[in-house]
Amino acid sequence: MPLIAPLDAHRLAADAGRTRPMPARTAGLREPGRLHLAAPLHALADVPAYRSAAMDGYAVRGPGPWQVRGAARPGSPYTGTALEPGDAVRIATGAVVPPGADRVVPWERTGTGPDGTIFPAMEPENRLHIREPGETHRRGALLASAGAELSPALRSLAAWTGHDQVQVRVQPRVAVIVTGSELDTAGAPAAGRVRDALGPLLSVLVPELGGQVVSEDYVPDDPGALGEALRARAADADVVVTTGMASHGEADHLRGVLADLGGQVLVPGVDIRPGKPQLLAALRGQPVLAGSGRGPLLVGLPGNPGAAMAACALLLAPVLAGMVGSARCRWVRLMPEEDRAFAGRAGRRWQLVSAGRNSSDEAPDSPAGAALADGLIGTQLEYRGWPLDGDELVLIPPRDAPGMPCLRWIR
Ligand SMILES: Nc1nc2c(c(=O)[nH]1)N[C@H]1C(S)=C(S)[C@@H](COP(=O)(O)OP(=O)(O)OC[C@H]3O[C@@H](n4cnc5c(N)ncnc54)[C@H](O)[C@@H]3O)O[C@H]1N2
Ligand code: MOO
Repeated sequence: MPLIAPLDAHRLAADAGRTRPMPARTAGLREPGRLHLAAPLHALADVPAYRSAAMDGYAVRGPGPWQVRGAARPGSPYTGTALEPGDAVRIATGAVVPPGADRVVPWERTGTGPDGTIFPAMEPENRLHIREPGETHRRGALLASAGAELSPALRSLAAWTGHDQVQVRVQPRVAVIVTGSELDTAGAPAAGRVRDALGPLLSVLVPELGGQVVSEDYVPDDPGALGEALRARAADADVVVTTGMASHGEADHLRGVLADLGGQVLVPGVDIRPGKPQLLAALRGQPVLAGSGRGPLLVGLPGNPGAAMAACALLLAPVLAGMVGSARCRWVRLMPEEDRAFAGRAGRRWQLVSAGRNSSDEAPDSPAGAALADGLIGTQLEYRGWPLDGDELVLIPPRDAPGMPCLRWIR
């Protein structure tokens, strides 16, 4: 089995996803889930939409003193005639600035005479404390590019600038097939049995990566059962994720079944520990939703949960990101201090390790953890050799790849 370098595998997976773009649909701003823009998003309206006060105080004309002519509050503007020199209107932050006013004076910079006259109590400021229309966001301005995640902040910005709905990509439909005759799906495993760790992982990770789980099947270690499940689910999914049977043992039927179905292997295995037997293939068949005329993709996760997590990061995540047009899923350099700490763990092959954030004050019990504990990235890091919690995944290059930095996964 030829092994592909981890970053090449990631690139091949992202390319496979990008060539199967999901169609667009309309989404409301409150719709939960990890959604991605199908088109660039522009401001529909100026923010603010009108000349508005930036401070509580008085809208005035001229240098003062001023006579108060009325009041203006957000939603109830001053209705009198335009201010003349010496006029003031009591105004609240966000209210429409009355016509004729040349600035807003914060109340704490004014004094009030016995007859109610307002006068400046300090030197005038340079600032007018007036927000001009479109000063914060100009109508038509680009807010986010296609592929951007519809994050909480972007939803807020979209609403602020006048949107009720936006165009997003349909979330790729993901069919999960968990294989293994030894698996139990509840309780502590009996002798000779193994508790399924991957159904729960995928049910939460897939939506977090921008996909939607449309089915979850449990099949025994039997090529017929696997073939049947694959054929059935491939007809109704954009991505099929299998777990287990990915290696080359007697009970590992995935590759054989794939060949029988005419699947085209894109990534046969990855040079990484854990996760070597992970696999990416293109299935034949009718595209379901992906709007490219291509069939669904198959991501084969190894059965070992640590190896499965590695394959989620290196294959599944970039596939889903590519399908929704997101450029976010990638590997980025660590801080130099962090890089040194992790590089100290380099071995003969690429490794993926987990650096979960540890909220307790307990001292970490590994050298790398100790090196990182000293507030280097703000929180104490806990280092484990096996990437199971996956809060932070760090890719460590082999010792004989000088100059290649350690990389952190951004999902
Ligand atoms: N002769 C070789 N044997 C193995 C190789 C190899 O190169 N040559 N590679 C090893 C590596 S690396 C891995 S990783 C595993 C991957 O194996 P499979 O994907 O074929 O997975 P299984 O054999 O089905 O299971 C492996 C292991 O994981 C347990 N498992 C399976 N599914 C689950 C699940 N859903 N939840 C929890 N645990 C699961 C299963 O019981 C086995 O213990 O192959 C090595 N072998
Ligand atoms: O490397 Mo496996 O991928 O031994 O868990």
